[in-house]
Order: sequence, then structure tokens, then C-alpha cells
Amino acid sequence: MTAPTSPAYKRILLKLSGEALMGDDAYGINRGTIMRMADEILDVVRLEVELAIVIGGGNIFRGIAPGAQGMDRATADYMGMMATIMNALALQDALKHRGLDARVQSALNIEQVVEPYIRPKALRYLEEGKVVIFAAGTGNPFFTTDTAAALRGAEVGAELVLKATRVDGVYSADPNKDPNATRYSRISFDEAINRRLEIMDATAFALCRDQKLPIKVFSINKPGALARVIMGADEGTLVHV
Ligand SMILES: Nc1ncnc2c1ncn2[C@@H]1O[C@H](COP(=O)(O)OP(=O)(O)OP(=O)(O)O)[C@@H](O)[C@H]1O
Ligand SMILES: O=c1ccn([C@@H]2O[C@H](COP(=O)(O)O)[C@@H](O)[C@H]2O)c(=O)[nH]1
Repeated sequence: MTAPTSPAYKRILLKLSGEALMGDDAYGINRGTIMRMADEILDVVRLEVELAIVIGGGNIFRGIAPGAQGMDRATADYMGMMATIMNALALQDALKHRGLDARVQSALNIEQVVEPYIRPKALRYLEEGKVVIFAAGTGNPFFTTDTAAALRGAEVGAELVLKATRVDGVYSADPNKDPNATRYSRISFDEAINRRLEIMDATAFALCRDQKLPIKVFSINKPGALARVIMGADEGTLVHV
């Protein structure tokens, strides 16, 4: 079988794990790692694929983390959302160093720093070939950036949500905890929800299922994997209706 020569998708939503930005560091943003991710993104933009990105914040702050213990949950979650704004700015800067035009839009108003989320404007940027980075998740506490990825993916009419993370797909159990966990090459939304697979939260799965928006989970640490997924190669795990 010959490999496809053109991308399998025209517009995608990439969910980039905040924790993946740490590289081998204990927290924060590892410069080498974020520049490598920018290179992977550049390869995709060169394929003329329209790219929207939702970035996580787990490398800086998570509302349910031990550091947030004893805090009011909503307050901790707002801190988590602000962490995603920092990651979004760092990613925009990294992309700029690679010559890419990227715009950050935030679900929380912080106008001196980033523009607010305005859907028609985001759509125009995508049509112009600019990368759009959606920051601050959904703008609401008690949600996650995975749910923001499902939401923004549906809003901009993405054909696929790509969850770029530190594992290479969806496993029968958390592979970092269970050495006997096995990887699925495909799994339905209902099965993923019913088996309570914690790779993504159930709200994100349910939203994508209802909108018939497939998800591909793959490892961002595998060089070239992002471009391979976009070319339609058999990489990671497909979560489907
Ligand atoms: N069934 C499963 N299959 C694969 N990974 C799983 C599963 N259950 C839990 N995990 C864990 O989920 C993690 C991937 O989630 P990731 O860290 O990308 O989440 P996130 O909360 O979206 O990221 P961040 O908050 O850093 O942006 C893996 O590192 C893995 O340890
Ligand atoms: O819509 C959202 C998105 C995120 N949060 C908070 O931010 C952190 C970081 O997001 P991750 O998805 O874990 O990377 C999250 O733990 C929440 O505390 C939110 O409240 N609402």
C-alpha cells in the first residue's frame, strides 16, 4: 500500500498537554521541549492544515492538585485557567521563533495580555492560515482543558480532536500505574466512558460523541507523530462514535 501524499484533514483541534511541556523537568516549561513542539506544529502548518490549539496547564497548576488542597475549588480552578494562559503565551512565542503567525484567544478577559475568545475572529484567523491558540480552557471552573478542546473543536468545525500527550494512546488502565495495561488502536466513546478510562474526562468524551467529533490520542514525545496522524497514518488510538 502506498502512503498518502496529502493530509487526511483540513482543520483540526490539537489539545496539547501542559505536562508534556515540562520535558524531563519537575514543573514549568522546558525550552527545548516547547521548541521541539513548535517544530512539529510547523511541519503540520506546512501541509496547509488549519490548526487550532487548546493548551493545558498541568505543568503549572491544577485545581485538584495537592497544592490546591484546602483551597476553594473554584478559586483553584481559576488559577489553573490562568496557568494555561501562560502556556499559551509561551507557545505563541515559540511558534514566532519558528516563523509562524499565531494568535492567542482567552476564555477569561485579560485584555492587556491576550485578546478575548471571539468565534468569528478565530474562524477568520484559521482561514488565513494562522495558528489559533485557545487559552483559559472553557473559562469556567469545574471543567478541564480536554473539555475545552472538545468545545472549541466543535465550535470551529474541526474534523478531529488530537490529544497530544505523554502516552501513546488509550490503554485498558493507566499505563503509568498498571504495567499489564494494553493499548487500544480504536475504542468507541461509549466504551471509553463505561470503562471509566481516565485519559480524558467523561464530559469531553460525551461532548465529542454527541457532536460526532472523533478524537485521536497520541504521544507528542514521538518525533513526527503529529504529522503522521494528520497524514492519516495508523498512530495512537482513535476514539470514535
Ligand atoms: N486509560 C488510560 N490510557 C492512557 N493514559 C491514561 C489512562 N488513564 C489515565 N491515563 C493517564 O493520563 C495521562 C494523560 O493525560 P494528560 O497528562 O495529557 O492529561 P491532561 O490532564 O489533559 O494534561 P495537562 O493537565 O498536563 O494539560 C497519561 O500520562 C496517563 O498517565
Ligand atoms: O475549562 C477549564 C479548564 C481548566 N480549568 C482549570 O485549569 C487546570 C489546568 O487544566 P488541565 O486541563 O488540567 O490541564 C485544571 O485542573 C482546572 O483547575 C478549569 O477550571 N476550567
